Formats: sequence, C-alpha cells, structure tokens
Amino acid sequence: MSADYSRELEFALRAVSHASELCCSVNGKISPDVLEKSDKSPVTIADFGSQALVSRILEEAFPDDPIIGEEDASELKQPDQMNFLNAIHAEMAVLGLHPTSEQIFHWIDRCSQKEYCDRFWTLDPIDGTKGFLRKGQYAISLALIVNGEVTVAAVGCPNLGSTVDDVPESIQGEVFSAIRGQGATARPIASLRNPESIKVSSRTATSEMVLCESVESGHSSHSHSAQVAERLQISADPVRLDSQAKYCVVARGEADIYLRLPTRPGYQEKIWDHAGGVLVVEEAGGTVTDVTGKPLDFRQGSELSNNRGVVVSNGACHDQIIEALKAVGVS
Ligand SMILES: Nc1ncnc2c1ncn2[C@@H]1O[C@H](COP(=O)(O)OS(=O)(=O)O)[C@@H](OP(=O)(O)O)[C@H]1O
Ligand SMILES: [Mg+2]
Ligand SMILES: [Mg+2]
Ligand SMILES: [Mg+2]
Repeated sequence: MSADYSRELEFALRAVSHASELCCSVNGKISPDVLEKSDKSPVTIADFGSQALVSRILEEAFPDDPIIGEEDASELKQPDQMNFLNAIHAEMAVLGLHPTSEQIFHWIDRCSQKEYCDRFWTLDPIDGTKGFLRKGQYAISLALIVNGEVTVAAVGCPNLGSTVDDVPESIQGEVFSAIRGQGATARPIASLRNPESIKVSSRTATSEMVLCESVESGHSSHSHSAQVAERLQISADPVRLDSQAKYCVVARGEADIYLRLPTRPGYQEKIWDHAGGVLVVEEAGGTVTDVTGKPLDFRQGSELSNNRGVVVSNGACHDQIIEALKAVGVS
C-alpha cells in the first residue's frame, strides 16, 4: 500500500498560506527593506519572515524532517542589522506572533540542511525576490522529497490572478499543489477552500504555443530561447514573469513551455527554485527535464548538479524542444 501524504499536504498548504500573509503585508509597503547577499542578490524582510514561519509550522508538525532552504540567519545576527530584524518582529506581530529574536534565528537556521537524505523538505521562502520587489510575480515554494522523488508540493503565488495579466489587488492569489500520483490542484491562497483540478494545455501545434521565461536574462538565456522559438515556429512573443509562477501557468494550461537555459558555465540550479513547480507540472500532465532531456536529479543535495538548465512543457512538444536545443548548440 502506498503511503498517505495528506497530512503533509495539509501542513504545507497551511504554512504557505501563512507565509503569504506576511509576504503580502510587506509587498504592500512602498519600498520594503532590502539587504544584498554575498552573491549580490537581494533578500528582504519577507524572505526571512516567510522562511521562519514555514519552518515553525514544519517543526511542530514534522520535528524530525530536515529542511533545505534558501536563506540563513547569519546576516540578520549582525548588530548593524537591528532595524532589519525589528522590521521582521513587527511583521510577525501583525500575525499575532511575538517570538524572541533567538526563536526567529532558530526557525530560519533549521532550514540550513545541505546534504541529501531519504526524506526532507525544500523551501524557497520567496522565489523571484526581484519580482517581489517589482510588485510582480513571486512564489513561496515548499516541497517534500522522499527517496529522491518530489512527493508533495505547495507553490503559493500571491500576485497571480486568473491570468498572468490580472494582478489581484489584495491577497487573492492561488496556491498550486500536488501529491505524486494524485493530480494537481489550484485553490485560493487565503481560504485554501475549493481546490480545482488543473491540467496542462492539450495544444500540439508548436506554432500556436506560448513560451514563458525569466524576466532577467542573467537567469535564463533569452537569445537561445528566441532561437528555439524560431525553430518551433512559435509566433507569440515570450511571456516573461518571475518565479515558479512560470511552472504554475504551464500547469494550468495558460502557457505551454517554460525554458530555463544556462547563461554561464558553472551555475548550478538550486533545488528550491524547482522542486515544487516540477511536481505541480508533472501531476498536471506535463513533462520536466533538463536541456538534454534527462530527468531532474533531486538526490544531489541543494543543487541540481547532475543537470543543466530546465525544460518544462505540456508534454506534446517536449522532444521537439530537446531537438531544437541541440540544433542551436545549447546541449
Ligand atoms: N545565473 C543564474 N542562473 C539561473 N538562475 C539563477 C541565477 N542566479 C540566480 N538564479 C536564481 O534565479 C531565481 C529567480 O528566477 P526567476 O526565473 O524568477 O528569475 S526572474 O526574476 O524572472 O528573472 C532566484 O531565486 P530567488 O533568489 O529565490 O529569487 C535565484 O535562485
Ligand atoms: Mg534569492
Ligand atoms: Mg528562488
Ligand atoms: Mg528565494
């Protein structure tokens, strides 16, 4: 008999919804506080707050499960970051929580596991921080990996309306979720009620397909994807949006393809940028591989070190994309 993951999904949904409340509150501010990490990428009080809240809920429900998350609290512990830390306390107080600073550090640093094990969660507390800062798309992505397989996923997209062009005014976004083997659903992130089943598109003619990709050309090569689009005779302009919302729009059939093509040698994709989205797309009937057509290998710790780039599709055109990538010299 296969294991029952309904409790894991229930807590994952609850954690993502709770974190999204904090993210929406911060996102409503004119300019949220931002720090620069050592790799020059931005991190906000919402990234830390979201990671702390999800971690807190998982610690209570599944105390033995390790978490591989994006952020750590080292920067926050610096005495010159007192104002930043106080802003996190203030956002938690809005949600009725009054932890000590030590508790906040503990929750954030509980997600500092790096090594692979048989059962662990992976968390991106805000995927698409740059999108968050532009008040565009971002996602809170949480996934449970069991024996190397993404098994449970909850991907919250607080700024995603019923179409990519429709940005909801208040907390009305959707959370996309799945348990392996049981299909994918979308439901309102605030109430978590009335899940609706989602499916990838049934389009087969590549000329009619919609391709989406990162906003930043530093995160995915726009020039290579334009060459692939030309080979597939795709006429529509690419849809550029931040975060794992790209996986979600493919999963609900609004787009057909998501390409993430390497921009520089040596960059390894991080598991938290993909795990949640991968399961949602696969359970909605789509296909996810790397640029060579290999499945993503979630057994390598925090990075997808056995893979290059990511290709997501409704399944119908997957082989054609892999061939096109070869022809334009990406693989
Ligand atoms: N060089 C390079 N190549 C590929 N990916 C990279 C690279 N550098 C950073 N990152 C990761 O990109 C994550 C954001 O991806 P997006 O697709 O949302 O990018 S974009 O905002 O639409 O441009 C972003 O996730 P967040 O930090 O959670 O926002 C990074 O983990
Ligand atoms: Mg980041
Ligand atoms: Mg990310
Ligand atoms: Mg992030």
